[in-house]
Parts: sequence; C-alpha cells; structure tokens
Amino acid sequence: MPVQSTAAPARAGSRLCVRCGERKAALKRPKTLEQICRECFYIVFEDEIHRTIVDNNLFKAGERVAIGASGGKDSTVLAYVLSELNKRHNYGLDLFLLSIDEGITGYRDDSLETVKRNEIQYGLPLKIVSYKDLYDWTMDDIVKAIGLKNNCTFCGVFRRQALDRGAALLKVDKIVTGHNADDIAETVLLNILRGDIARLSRCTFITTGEDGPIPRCKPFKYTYEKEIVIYPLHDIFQSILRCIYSPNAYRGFAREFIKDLERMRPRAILDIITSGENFRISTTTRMPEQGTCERCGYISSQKLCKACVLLEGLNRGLPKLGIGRTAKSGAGADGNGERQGKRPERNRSSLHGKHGNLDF
Ligand SMILES: Nc1ncnc2c1ncn2[C@@H]1O[C@H](COP(=O)(O)OP(=O)(O)OP(=O)(O)O)[C@@H](O)[C@H]1O
Repeated sequence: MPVQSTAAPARAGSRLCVRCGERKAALKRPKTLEQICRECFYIVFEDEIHRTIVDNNLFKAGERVAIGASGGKDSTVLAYVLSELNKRHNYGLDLFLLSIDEGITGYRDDSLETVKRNEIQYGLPLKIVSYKDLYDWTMDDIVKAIGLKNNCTFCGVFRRQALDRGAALLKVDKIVTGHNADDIAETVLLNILRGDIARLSRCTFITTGEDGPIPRCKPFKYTYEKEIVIYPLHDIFQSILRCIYSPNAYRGFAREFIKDLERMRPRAILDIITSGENFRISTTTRMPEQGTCERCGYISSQKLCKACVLLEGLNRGLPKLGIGRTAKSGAGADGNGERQGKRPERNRSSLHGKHGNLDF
C-alpha cells in the first residue's frame, strides 16, 4: 500500500515499536500515546474499526449500504476503510457512495471532485442528490436570503432529509456516516450545555433511526480525528476544506475545549462518550413523540417537519420562520427549535434509537 500521509504525526524518536518490537517507532499514537511503527498503526486503526463493526452488529451480510460521502477527510477515509474491510472480512455488503450537493460554490463543488475520484479509485457507485433538485433552493440562494447567522440550521435539516431521500433512490438498507469520536464527544458536551435532554439521551447511539426511514450508523464512533488525519496511505483528499458559510462559533468553542482536554489527557474523548452513554434520563423529563409530517410524510415530532417549515418560510419570503427556539423551549427543547411533546416521558428503553436521525 502506498504510504504518503497528509499530516505530520508526533515523532517517536528512535525507540522500537511497542506492538511489534521489531521496527522503529514512527509515531506516537494520538489515542494511546503508544510509540508505534506505521505498519502497526495501520493494523490497529483498521482492526479497531472492524471490532466496532462486529461488536455492535452494524451490518448483516447482503445489505446495501450507502456511505454518506462529503469528500471531507472523515467520509473519504470511511469509504476507503469500509471497502477494504468488506473485502478482507467478507462482510458481504454492497457499498455505494451517496453525496449531497448543497449548492455551495467554492466548497462542495470542490469536495465532490474528491468523491468522483473515489468512485473510480474504490470502484463504488456514486449517487449525487442536490438541494436544488429536492428543494429548488441551493445553500448559496439560502445564504443570500437569510445571511450567514442561521444558515447551518437549513443546511443540517435539509441534509438529513436529503440523505434519506438519496438512500431511498439507491434502495439501501443503511447509511453510514464519518462522524468520529471527537464529533460525538463534542455533541455530548453541546447537548449538556444546551440542556437538550432528548438529544443527550440518543447522541451516543452507534445506530440511530431504526424506526425512521432508514437506519444510520457511525463506524468511527471510537475513532479519533487525529488518527483519521494521519491514516491516509496516499493522497485521498487534497486538503481539508472548511465550509465557507459555517460561523460555528458555539460548536467551535466546544471543539476547542475538547481538543485542549485531549492534549492534556487523550482518554478525555472516550470518557466524555462513556459519560454520555451512561446518563439516565429522569422519568419526569418530557420527551418528543415521533410521528410523521402532514405535508411530506417525513418523520417529525410536530405536525410539519422542520424541513417543510423552513422551506415554507423561504418560499413565502419569511426565511426566519422556524428558526430559533419557541418561547416554551429552553432546557429540554429540541436543538432545532422543535417543541417538546406534552405527554409524559416513556420509559428509557422505548427511547432507544427513537429520534436518532434527528441528530446525524
Ligand atoms: N454533503 C454531504 N454528502 C454526503 N454525506 C455528508 C455530507 N455532509 C456530511 N455528510 C456525512 O456526515 C458526516 C459528518 O459530516 P460533517 O459535516 O460533520 O463533517 P466532517 O466531520 O468534516 O466529515 P467529513 O470530513 O467527512 O466531511 C460526514 O462524515 C459524512 O458521512
């Protein structure tokens, strides 16, 4: 396999690799700080993902699986590793690349070029679904209408639904995304900071949306971002692109905080995920009840799904309709501004996988 990492790992000096004891250590593994050679790093990196897939029964033989492919580092590495593991361990999966073109000039058009290269390199069929086709709005148009401040709400809500619609076109059984351990730790923290109990209770699930249109899973749940960056064996992405419209101030602050903790203690990321997994939701907490949107039939805890509300606002020239929290929200409110249901909470087991696809 060609070796040309795109990032410089911490140097490990002239010691021998702690795993094989034969080759010289080439890097300090970010997750464990072990001094390790490159060959052993690739082996443990891929083996941990394989173990995550097997231990959590993520797939069944014969399933059709769409890889949510943005052309960014996480999903690009995911496409490569999953197609390798599928062959090596005979998972028996039919893999596809599914890309959503949000219509962001100078960002998504560039990263889609990476996905098109991956289609050829890995021999995986690619389906591209665009916001323009689905909603008749591109993100460029939306930002012109609403400005930068709340545009991420539109993008996140529309993308979730677009992935489901693309998955339906591909007739797949599952979607996998490149969300990594850092993303999940960050989301746990954000849900605590927002008092978003409904999301806190589900954001650490490795598979979500089992009762929605299509389940989603995260094979990188325990994979560190720093390791994804140093893993590439060859130039699989040109450079790390950042969305030009994302102000991301609050999330960015949580991300930096987690990076600081990781610098002091790499285990902090895994520990935050473990804490998220072990929260117990009080039986008096009100949780949203899931139903379907009266207009489009998509899952929703309200009469209309969030995408329909946002779209209606755009089409009526009232783009702020549906943005922000309602007066009754606050602690326990849905982060997208959806109000919580009024019925008392179900027991915790009934929440498993219930609202996951509202998150990722
Ligand atoms: N436009 C898209 N098309 C298809 N899948 C997407 C798209 N955007 C995001 N995803 C999926 O959601 C995951 C998390 O996306 P996010 O925007 O948080 O970016 P990220 O952490 O930078 O991931 P990546 O490096 O893969 O872009 C991605 O890894 C990918 O699987």
